[in-house]
Amino acid sequence: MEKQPRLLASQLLLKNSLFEVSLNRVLLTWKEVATKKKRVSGGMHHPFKVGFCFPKFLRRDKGESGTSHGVSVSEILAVRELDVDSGTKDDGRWQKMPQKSTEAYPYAFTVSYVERAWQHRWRCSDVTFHCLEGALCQQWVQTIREQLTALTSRPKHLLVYINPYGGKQQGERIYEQKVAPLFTLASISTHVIVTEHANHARDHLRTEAELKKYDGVVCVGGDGMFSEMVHGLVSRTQRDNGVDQNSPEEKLVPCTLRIGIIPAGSTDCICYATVGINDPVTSALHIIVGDAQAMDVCSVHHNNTFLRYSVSLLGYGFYGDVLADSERKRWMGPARYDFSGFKTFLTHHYYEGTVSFLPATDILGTPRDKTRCRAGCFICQHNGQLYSEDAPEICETDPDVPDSEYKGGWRVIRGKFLAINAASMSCACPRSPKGLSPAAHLADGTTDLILVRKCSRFNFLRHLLRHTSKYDQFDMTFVEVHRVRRFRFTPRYCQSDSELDLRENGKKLFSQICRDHPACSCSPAYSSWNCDGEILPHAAIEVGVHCQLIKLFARGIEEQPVFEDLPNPCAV
Ligand SMILES: CCCCCCCCCCCCC/C=C/[C@@H](O)[C@H](COP(=O)(O)O)NC(=O)CCCCC
Ligand SMILES: Nc1ncnc2c1ncn2[C@@H]1O[C@H](COP(=O)(O)OP(=O)(O)O)[C@@H](O)[C@H]1O
Ligand SMILES: [Ca+2]
Repeated sequence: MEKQPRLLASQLLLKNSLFEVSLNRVLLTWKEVATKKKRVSGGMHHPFKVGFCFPKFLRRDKGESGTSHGVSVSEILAVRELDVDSGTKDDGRWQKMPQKSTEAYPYAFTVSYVERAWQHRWRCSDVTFHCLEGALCQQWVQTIREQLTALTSRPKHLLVYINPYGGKQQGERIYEQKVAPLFTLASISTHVIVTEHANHARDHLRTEAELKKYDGVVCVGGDGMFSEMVHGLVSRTQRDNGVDQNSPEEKLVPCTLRIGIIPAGSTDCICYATVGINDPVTSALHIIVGDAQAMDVCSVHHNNTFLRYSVSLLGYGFYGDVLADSERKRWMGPARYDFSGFKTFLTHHYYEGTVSFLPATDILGTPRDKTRCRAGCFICQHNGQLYSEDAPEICETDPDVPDSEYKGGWRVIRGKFLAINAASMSCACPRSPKGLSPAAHLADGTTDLILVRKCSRFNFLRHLLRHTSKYDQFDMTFVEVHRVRRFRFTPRYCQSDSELDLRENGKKLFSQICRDHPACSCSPAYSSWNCDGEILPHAAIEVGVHCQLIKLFARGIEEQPVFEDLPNPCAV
C-alpha cells in the first residue's frame, strides 16, 4: 500500500496507558508506548514511525512494544469531543472518567468506528483518547471530521420506509432501537414513513417522493418490502427517462439512488446474500459508511406486457407452490415457509412445459464454479463491463415458430419439472447459507436457471437437503443448471394469448387431467411463479436480465480473515 502522508500524530492517553496515535488519509492507528519508555509528553506532536500497514481485516496486534490498533478512515462512523468537566459525552450519555485522565489529561474525544464481529456482523465500537490540551483535542476532532466530510459516498439524507407487518412484526422496534441511534450518531437526517398498506412504499416512491432531497432510500422489512422499493425506483427511473417497461427488449436505465435494507422480514435473502448476515446493526453500518453494490434485475413479461421485476428467486413448481400455500398462513410469521415447505414437499407435484433460454456464453464463470461472488467480485466487474458496453443480445423470435426452431443460440427443453428456478444471485439465506445457486453472481448480468426434473420423493428430498450441506445440489441426474441471459417458460396446457386465469381455469384443468389419466399422481396443470415472494398472475413468462440496474448500500460478502496466513507486522 502506498504510504500516506501523516495528518496528525500525538501521544494520547487511552484507558490509563499512553498511546502513539496517528492519522493519515486512510488510517487511524494507535499503538501502546512501550512500558519502559512510557512518559507524559505534554500533548506535543511526536513524530513516530508507523512502519507497517494493517492488513484489511487485522485491526489489532500484540507486538513487543504493546498493543497496536488500526481503523480505516472509511470505517470511522463519528467523532465527538467529551465534556470532561461535567463527565458527560455530548450525546448525553454518562460516562465515568478514568481517574488519571481527569487529573493529568483533562480533554478527551471519542471515535466511533466499525468493528468486525462473528459471521460478517459489524458492530459500532468506541475508543476514547485523552489529551493534555484542549487545543490538541479540538485539532484531532476537527481533522477527523474533515476526513469524514471528504467521504462523498456517505449518505446525509435518507428516506426510510418501515413495514410494520413484515417478519415477526418487529420493524418499527428494530428501527427505533437499533438503527435510528446509529443514523443520529453519524449525523444522517431521515424522513421516516411507516407503511399503511401493501404497495404504499412502491407507489410513494414511484409517484410522490421528492427523490432529489435524498442520497438513498431504506426499507425496514423483508424481501417483499425490498421488492417494493425496486419496483418504485426502477419504474420511476424508466418513466422519467421515457423508457417503455412493457417492451421485453428495452434497455432499462439504471437507478442512481442506492437502496438500503434493514432486515426485518421472513427470508431476508437479499440482505443475507449482499452483506453476509441478516443483522439490522450490520446493515445500518453499511449504509452509514456509504457502501455500494450493484445488482442485476430481471424483468418479467407476459405477452409483451410487463409483469414484475425480480432480483432473487423466480421459482415455478416447488417454490411457487410453497409461496401460494404460505400466503394463507401469514399469521404464522416466518415459520409459515417451513410448514408450507413440508406440505408442498409431501404433495410432490410436477408440471409440464417448455423452457427456452439464451445461454450466457461470452462471460466468465459457470454455475458449477467453486469460487463465490464476494466483495469486489472480479467476475461481476468483468461481465458487467461486457454487458454495459454491448447492446443487449436481442434474439428475434416469432411466436408462431416452434421453440425448437429458434435461431440465435436459444436452447429448448421440454419436460416434467418439480421445480424451475431462476436465481439471479445465490439466494443465500438463514435457511440455506450457501443458497439456491451458490456460485451465482450479484452483478454479472446473468441468472442461473435450475431445472429439477420429475424424480422420486426421496431424490427430491436429497436435492433439497443438499441446499443445507456442503454437498452439490446440482450433482444429480435429474437436476441441470444453466447460466442464462434470457429465458421463457410455456406451460404445456397453455391456451395461447387469451391465457387462463390461473386460479379459475387451473382448477378446471386439474380435474380434466385427472379424469383423462386415472393412474396419474394428480399433478395440477399449473403451478405459480414465486417472484421474490410475490405470486405472478401468469404461468407463461419471458424473463430478461438487466445487468447492474440497481445499487444497494452493501459491498458484497467479505472474505473471512485467515489470521494464521497474515504476516505479523510486529514480528521481527
Ligand atoms: C428439507 C430442507 C429444505 C431446505 C430447502 C432450503 C432452500 C431454501 C432456499 C430459499 C431461497 C429463498 C429465495 C428467496 C425468496 C424470497 O424472495 C421469498 C420472499 O421472502 P420474504 O419477503 O422475506 O417473505 N421467500 C420465499 O419464497 C421462501 C422460500 C422458502 C422455501 C422453504
Ligand atoms: N403496512 C402494510 N400492511 C400490510 N402489508 C404490507 C404493509 N407494508 C408492506 N406490506 C407488504 O407486506 C409484504 C411482506 O413484507 P416483507 O417486509 O417482505 O415481510 P416478509 O418477509 O415477512 O414477507 C410485502 O409484499 C409488502 O408489500
Ligand atoms: Ca446475476
